[in-house]
Amino acid sequence: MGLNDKQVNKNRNFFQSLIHALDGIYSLVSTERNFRKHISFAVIAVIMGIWLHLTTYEWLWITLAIFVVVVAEVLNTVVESIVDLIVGRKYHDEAKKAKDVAAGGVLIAAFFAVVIGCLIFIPELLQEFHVHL
Ligand SMILES: Nc1ncnc2c1ncn2[C@@H]1O[C@H](COP(=O)(O)OP(=O)(O)OP(=O)(O)O)[C@@H](O)[C@H]1O
Repeated sequence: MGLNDKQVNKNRNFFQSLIHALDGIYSLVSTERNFRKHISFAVIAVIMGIWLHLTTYEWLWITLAIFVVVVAEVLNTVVESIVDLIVGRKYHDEAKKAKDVAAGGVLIAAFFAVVIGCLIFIPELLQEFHVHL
């Protein structure tokens, strides 16, 4: 098992499924620069959340924002791989559409995360630094 195995038949058990799912996450982290950037922002948000003692309700929104971006990145990577598998290095209008729409999905998810981050962190930071508007 592992990234270099040549298995094409169904996974035999849960352990094998888990190993391949972890291979997928490893591949995502090691090959997708934008995914690593988003994870860095997520780590910064979590550190700030701990520092600012967010409430459970605020953590729910931050967690949702992080997972929405992660899921969008996963789908974007899947679309890119499938398109490359089908059309290879050849230009195709539908390939462009599929990749651009998938990238647009990531942008929308990232925008959602920025809105959530601003709504939660700006009031908390103002309070932390005793700024009254
Ligand atoms: N086969 C193709 N036919 C037409 N356009 C393509 C094709 N492959 C890529 N493109 C165009 O090039 C862009 C970049 O494609 P690429 O596969 O390099 O994505 P990427 O740089 O990994 O994207 P991301 O920044 O979302 O990770 C796509 O958004 C699309 O507009």
